Amino acid sequence: MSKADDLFIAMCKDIIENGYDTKGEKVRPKWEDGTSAYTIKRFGVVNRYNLAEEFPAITLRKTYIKSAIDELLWIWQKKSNNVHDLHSHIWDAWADEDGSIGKAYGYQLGVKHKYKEGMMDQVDRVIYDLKNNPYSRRIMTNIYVHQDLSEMNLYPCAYSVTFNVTGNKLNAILNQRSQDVLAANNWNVVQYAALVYMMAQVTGFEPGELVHVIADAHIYDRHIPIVEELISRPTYPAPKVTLNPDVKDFYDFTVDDFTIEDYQTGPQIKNIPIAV
Ligand SMILES: Nc1nc(=O)c2c([nH]1)NC[C@@H]1CN(c3ccc(C(=O)N[C@@H](CCC(=O)O)C(=O)O)cc3)CN21
Ligand SMILES: O=c1ccn([C@H]2C[C@H](O)[C@@H](COP(=O)(O)O)O2)c(=O)[nH]1
Repeated sequence: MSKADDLFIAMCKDIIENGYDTKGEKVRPKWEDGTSAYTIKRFGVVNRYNLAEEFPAITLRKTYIKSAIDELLWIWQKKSNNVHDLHSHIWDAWADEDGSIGKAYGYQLGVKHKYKEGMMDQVDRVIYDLKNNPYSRRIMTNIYVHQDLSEMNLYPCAYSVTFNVTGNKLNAILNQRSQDVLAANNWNVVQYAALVYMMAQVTGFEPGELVHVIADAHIYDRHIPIVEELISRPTYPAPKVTLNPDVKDFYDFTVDDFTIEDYQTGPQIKNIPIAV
């Protein structure tokens, strides 16, 4: 069975059994019908995925790995903040009439900053350091930019990645301030696992560990019965996910360079309600 399933099931059980119920509190998100979207939450969840061992996709239900990678490339490679550059519709509810989500995610990764070596954006800085200073402890991105928050339609949730090399392995910590566990936990895990795979390949390392640090890990009230059923299902071995070895430049990757094999899963849960 997939280790990612074990971690997902343990996290959900911990939230449901030991979490805090926000019912009645002043909460921001709403359901489509206008009612408040309450959660059961757990503060400070840390999950470690060994990418050398398996690609961390859950098998309880299918994670749309290619759509998740498409969104990751939208942010990290296209550095776009416009939903028209995305192939899924998951961000439509937060876009304005022109399709922009404001100065969030891809916008921030595209901003150039002044370094001793010249002007670079945060993604190019990571690639530069992994190639030139791989043992540096200063290789990180951060898109939680306070001066621009007023121009973001949703504040970044997965906001910082720290890359760290151990021997020939590239590791990463994903810092996330808020996580909708049913809709996006495995979605985000698969995205940043794919990012480590890509960064490792173009900078000459092997994928190591992904550590996912979540401040507020929550299950929305309308998701609780769905999660209870989901985590009672059988699990299967993790899928095999491989990258086209010919790609040597981060900016040349497309979703077609990822091959997913043997991804056996439980049935899909259709129309998961998303709190906006
Ligand atoms: N409440 C909430 N949860 C989120 O996960 C979330 C937000 N808001 N706001 C911004 C983005 C958008 N994200 C989303 C939104 C929808 C899905 C979703 O509907 N996922 C479906 C499959 C989508 C597809 O067809 O590709 C799923 O079954 O998981 C996933 C992530 C993640 N983020
Ligand atoms: O990549 C993402 C983006 C968003 N989310 C979730 C986490 C929360 O449920 C909402 C954002 O609401 P806030 O009130 O701004 O925390 O979106 C996610 O899990 N992953």
